[in-house]
Amino acid sequence: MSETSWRAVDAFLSGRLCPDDDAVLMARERARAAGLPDIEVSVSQAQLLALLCQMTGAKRILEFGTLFGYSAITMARAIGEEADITTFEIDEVHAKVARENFEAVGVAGQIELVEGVAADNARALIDSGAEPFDLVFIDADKPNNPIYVEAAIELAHPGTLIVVDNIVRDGAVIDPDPADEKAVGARAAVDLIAEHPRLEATGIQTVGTKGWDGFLLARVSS
Ligand SMILES: C[S@@+](CC[C@H](N)C(=O)[O-])C[C@H]1O[C@@H](n2cnc3c(N)ncnc32)[C@H](O)[C@@H]1O
Repeated sequence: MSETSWRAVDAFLSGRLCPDDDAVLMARERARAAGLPDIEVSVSQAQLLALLCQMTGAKRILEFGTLFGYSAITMARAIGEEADITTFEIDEVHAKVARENFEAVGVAGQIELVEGVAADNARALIDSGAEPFDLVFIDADKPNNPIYVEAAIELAHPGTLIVVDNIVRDGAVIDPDPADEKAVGARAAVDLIAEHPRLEATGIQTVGTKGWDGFLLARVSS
């Protein structure tokens, strides 16, 4: 099966199952106009995040990697008024566009964007004794995935869901010594989660509009 077919099937399924949201389309257009990269989650993955929030009743969300706010907006809209989302972003242009999008879409009151180095900001949250999060979405710089997973566990309660995106990387994750540092980060996240006594997890391989990749889904058990 060719990559063209994966993309066509993904477009068909998301077109049929994930209704267009004008607010989100506007946010994406604003990001493209500002020259932001096309690296947000796919429409199907965004819908999966929305469903995970709804199925688990998650309200407090921590996100590593905001970009223009697509995944954060999608989760905020899925949860509604009670959404309490903290999202980390290092790039000041991305942060500015995301903040504008949160205002434009009407979710600024539910999302706090914390600008700066995600690892430092996560440590600050831990040190401040922040309330645990119900769902953590890890989608920032991939080499730091192990740091983010460790931080997520420290900021979790039993039942917290941790989603780590982009862990297959065109299959590079099965290379025990990958050349690409992003694949090293993906592999390290798999190893850490596999061996962690407080986590039960699975890895889902995906093909679609974003090529061949996948994500890890882990639940904090205790
Ligand atoms: C893949 S994008 C996030 C996409 C977003 N989650 C979505 O699907 O809509 C990754 C983002 O992480 C940010 N980032 C990269 N390294 C970071 C770091 N060390 N701390 C915080 N943010 C970082 C990038 O600037 C980029 O905006």
